[in-house]
Amino acid sequence: MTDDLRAVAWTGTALRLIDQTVLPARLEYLDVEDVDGLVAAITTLTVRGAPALGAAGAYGVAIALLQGVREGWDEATATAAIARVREARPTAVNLAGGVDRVLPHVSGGVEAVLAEADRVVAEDLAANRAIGAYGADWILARVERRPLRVLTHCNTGALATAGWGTALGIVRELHARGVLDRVYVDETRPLLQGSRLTAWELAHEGIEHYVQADGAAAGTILRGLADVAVIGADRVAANGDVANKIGSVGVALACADAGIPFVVAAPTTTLDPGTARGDDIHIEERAEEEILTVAGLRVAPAASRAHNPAFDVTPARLVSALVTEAGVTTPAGH
Ligand SMILES: CSC[C@H]1O[C@H](OP(=O)(O)O)[C@H](O)[C@@H]1O
Repeated sequence: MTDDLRAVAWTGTALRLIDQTVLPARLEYLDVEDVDGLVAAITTLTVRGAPALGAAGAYGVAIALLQGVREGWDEATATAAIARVREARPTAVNLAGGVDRVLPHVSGGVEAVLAEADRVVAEDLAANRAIGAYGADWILARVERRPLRVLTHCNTGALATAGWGTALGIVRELHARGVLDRVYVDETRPLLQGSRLTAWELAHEGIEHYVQADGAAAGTILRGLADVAVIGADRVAANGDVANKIGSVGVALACADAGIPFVVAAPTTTLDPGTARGDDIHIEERAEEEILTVAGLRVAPAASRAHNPAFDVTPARLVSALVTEAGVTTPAGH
């Protein structure tokens, strides 16, 4: 069922998004035809995940061109609208990358932009399959235990990409090879991409999984209940530092202490040679209410404030393997 899941798809006139804010309760789609709607969908995580944001950014240029024709925009207005899409979320390099990838095709008209955006999607889908194979090969060559118990954080599956998934693509590949025992799924507060989205994908495929509190991850690892941790990325700096969902660096530290591999899976479109180090990565700070409320109900005292970074940075020295469609590198020297 999730094998042909498409978080982002062009309908011919609109960008059709799976509304990830209402999963797992409902599978609903949102058709976006204007820039305001796309920016809102990105900032509310209706569409989310670095590669899926890359696709949304690429198609977002087409949306801006079509809206500009409908509304008689001049070039400056269209340029400003495209910039709003590009800057809707700062950390995942793929969003800006998707916009920048198709901009050179604007002179060819909206059909040329759409054709390039389609290539962005096709390339990401192929990349995810390659990541799954390379990642599974690397893990199976280094972790003896069978079947494997994998820990993952946030959602890196078909919902976060053009399909199949990055870290969850490796999980799918291990499952397909018959060597996966279970997956420990960090719920990933505050927006619960793990318990809502990763669990939904795994449940649909009958992959045994256990949702856990983010705070349980270190104990699960240090108690020897997991053999490997596999996570995604939103931006990989030139020195190998990895920006990913908040909580990732804690998983990496526990893996280092426990001596199990910490594997990062990402397409090369998430590598950012223009950013030297992790400290240079803009970490998105989100609304305090996401922390201070649960299901819309305030849980903290009225006087309390919240600190809500959406990402953290794992230093390269803690990354056992970085798996892309080009192969595997071992920043930590494993
Ligand atoms: C396959 S990239 C997924 C990556 O994106 C997520 O962030 P968000 O849900 O805020 O878009 C998270 O960092 C995942 O690892």
